[in-house]
Amino acid sequence: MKTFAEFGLDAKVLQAITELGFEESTAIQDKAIPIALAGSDLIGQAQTGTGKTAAFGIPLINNIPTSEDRIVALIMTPTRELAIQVAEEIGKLSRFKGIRSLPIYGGQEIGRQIRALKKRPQIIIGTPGRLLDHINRKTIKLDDVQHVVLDEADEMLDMGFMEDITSILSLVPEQRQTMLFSATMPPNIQRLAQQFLKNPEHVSVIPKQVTAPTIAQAYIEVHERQKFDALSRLLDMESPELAIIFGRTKRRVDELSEALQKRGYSADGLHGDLSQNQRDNVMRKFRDGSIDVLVATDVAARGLDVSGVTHVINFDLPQDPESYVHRIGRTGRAGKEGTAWSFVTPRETDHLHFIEKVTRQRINKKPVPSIAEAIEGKQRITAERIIEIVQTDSFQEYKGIAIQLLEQYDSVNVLASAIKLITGEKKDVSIELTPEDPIRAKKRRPDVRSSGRRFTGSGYGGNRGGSGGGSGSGSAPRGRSGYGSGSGSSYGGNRGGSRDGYKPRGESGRSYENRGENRGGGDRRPTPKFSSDDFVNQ
Ligand SMILES: Nc1ncnc2c1ncn2[C@@H]1O[C@H](COP(=O)(O)OP(=O)(O)OP(=O)(O)O)[C@@H](O)[C@H]1O
Ligand SMILES: [Mg+2]
Repeated sequence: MKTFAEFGLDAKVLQAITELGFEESTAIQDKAIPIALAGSDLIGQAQTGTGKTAAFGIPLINNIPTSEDRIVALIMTPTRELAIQVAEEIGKLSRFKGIRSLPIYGGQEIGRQIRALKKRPQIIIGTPGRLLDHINRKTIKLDDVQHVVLDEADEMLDMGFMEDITSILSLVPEQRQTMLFSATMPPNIQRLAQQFLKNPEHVSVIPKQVTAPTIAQAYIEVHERQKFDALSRLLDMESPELAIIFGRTKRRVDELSEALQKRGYSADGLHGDLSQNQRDNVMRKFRDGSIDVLVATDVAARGLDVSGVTHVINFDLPQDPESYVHRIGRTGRAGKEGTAWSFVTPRETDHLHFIEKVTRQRINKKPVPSIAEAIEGKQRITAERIIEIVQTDSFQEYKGIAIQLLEQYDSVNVLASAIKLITGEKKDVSIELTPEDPIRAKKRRPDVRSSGRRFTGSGYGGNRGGSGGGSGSGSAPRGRSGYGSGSGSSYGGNRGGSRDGYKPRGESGRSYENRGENRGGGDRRPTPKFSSDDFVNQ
């Protein structure tokens, strides 16, 4: 690892990095920054939460002259939340240098964006659909763009953005730098890279394991109907600082967040059917801690970086191992520890093993938390909160009443009653969720298509050489052992292949349905159980 001073960056960029508290570069930054600074094209791959945003953001900001008043850099992201987040990080990094950047995404009032564009940002961060909209209205011109970044490129293609991206890139001058970040390198990404990148350098951090080593993973076997009670107990037992709970469908997310609220948790839901205003509100509340549980579809699986997320819970298993990796990657970021739990119905154990195989990571089974563990967890948190107040000495005005009480009652009884009061009793409302079908295990078919959906050696998988015992015997989910050394990491099946051809509906109806929850499984379900309303939008 290097210090950022060693890259020879502009002093103002360096100052911003210091301000952000980054001391050393991460592995991907180490490799990518010098190449990007030199202006070369690059393809980047690294684990979740390892600072890929800054890996392309720092060189961009460094290389753009302050005097520039045209759009010289374009960053594309698959989701709106990600566009906003990347814009924030770019904003922080360019604070002292004074580079102007602007997020452009669907769902936000276009007039507002047009007004903001008049301030002449040099960097635009956008989702492909809305970008194209502006290009067609001639409110965004790409004639002067010299740098393009495709973040989460594989996800953008999976969402059906191939055509939009191709149209956009064909309007950018050939003489430019293009950087592509992608978790996987399926053939459609390779084609995209071939078409739009010039002699790209492959920059990848080959991990020992696909998932970040700082994420402890466990699963609980539970029947569909018991999931909600298991979730309540798990939340009580673990008392996460911030948690993201993933559900399979929009309906699931709605029901689940409502049910959690009924039980007294501070939770809210995020999915593509909400208005952009609602989506922004939920994210804002989650980021500032006014809610501590975010229930989401896979729309939140990629790229989102919220500090303080200690837990990810897969209330429903994801269809793809890849999605599993990204979902749990919302915790354990930037070297912090995190815990990931997954609920697995008995019929889904094969699917779980498939996820283990692909991620080469043993996921330990844990029992459903008991009521006693749940209560104990809640009490522990109350005790911690009390001790915090004791230590900060911020209780003076309560001392009088405390003395009075202790004159009349036994001290242990008084304190126990106070703890009971603070801990509060969760409202024991009974909750009935609409059941979801179990995920079916994918058969790993060694056919041509599966080879495309491979966690490539340069990113996931590859030559990890099976370090680690893979015994998975530890009972705590802290186990870090690599999972076996197993066979190749190609993973199967039927995902992907047909998606490039998927064409998003035009303009107003631009709702990238079908994404997420059921992706890849579509053709295995002759009679889909979900209506299209259940699927995630962009
Ligand atoms: N050198 C660094 N030192 C400390 N923290 C860093 C450093 N670089 C980035 N970070 C922080 O790490 C967190 C994760 O970064 P980022 O979101 O860029 O990860 P990512 O690799 O893009 O992950 P994902 O694959 O999930 O999109 C951010 O909060 C970021 O500010
Ligand atoms: Mg990212």
